[in-house]
Amino acid sequence: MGPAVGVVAFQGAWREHRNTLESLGASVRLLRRPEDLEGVSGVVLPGGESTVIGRFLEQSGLAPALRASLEERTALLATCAGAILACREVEGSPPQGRLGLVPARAVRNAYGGQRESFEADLPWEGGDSLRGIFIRAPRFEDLGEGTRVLARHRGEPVAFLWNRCLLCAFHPELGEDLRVHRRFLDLCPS
Ligand SMILES: NC(=O)CC[C@H](N)C(=O)O
Repeated sequence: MGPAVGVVAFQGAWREHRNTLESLGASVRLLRRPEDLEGVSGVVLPGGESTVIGRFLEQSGLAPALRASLEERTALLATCAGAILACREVEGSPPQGRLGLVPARAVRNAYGGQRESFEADLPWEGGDSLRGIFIRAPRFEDLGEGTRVLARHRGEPVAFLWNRCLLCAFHPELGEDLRVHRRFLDLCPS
């Protein structure tokens, strides 16, 4: 049996994350209230619309609970809108409804709107490429101390690690490659 992981399930691509994690043997719990966090060793904050997910995080009380559990021990996989919510700073956005933990700045929609969505081959951790799917993706800037870049697109970081947090500008849950989710499961404390 793999680790128990929670997927924040308010809006966005949470079903795809759940399916991918279950295919890797994780036992998945959907997170909508603070008490749902009990016993999970990793959390996925999916892509979608960061302002909407952020509002739900605040209203449900999950934001402070999640922040506390991430500071303590839980691993995080945050993709696209989820990664925006995880960053300490977001260009042009007020701080409400964000976890604001990871030392980096996210610039929303930095690669263009929905119609500028694209796919790119990204060498993953210096090895074989994986296919990244970018949909209104953020750009990460000013990565702080303790961060480690896992993938770049045209020289810019599009996936990076900080402590047990893995942030990704693209959507690994929409592709076939399981390496990002595997990497996240490896970060989950047993
Ligand atoms: N695919 C996505 O998650 C897009 C994120 C969206 N641009 C936002 O700012 O919330």
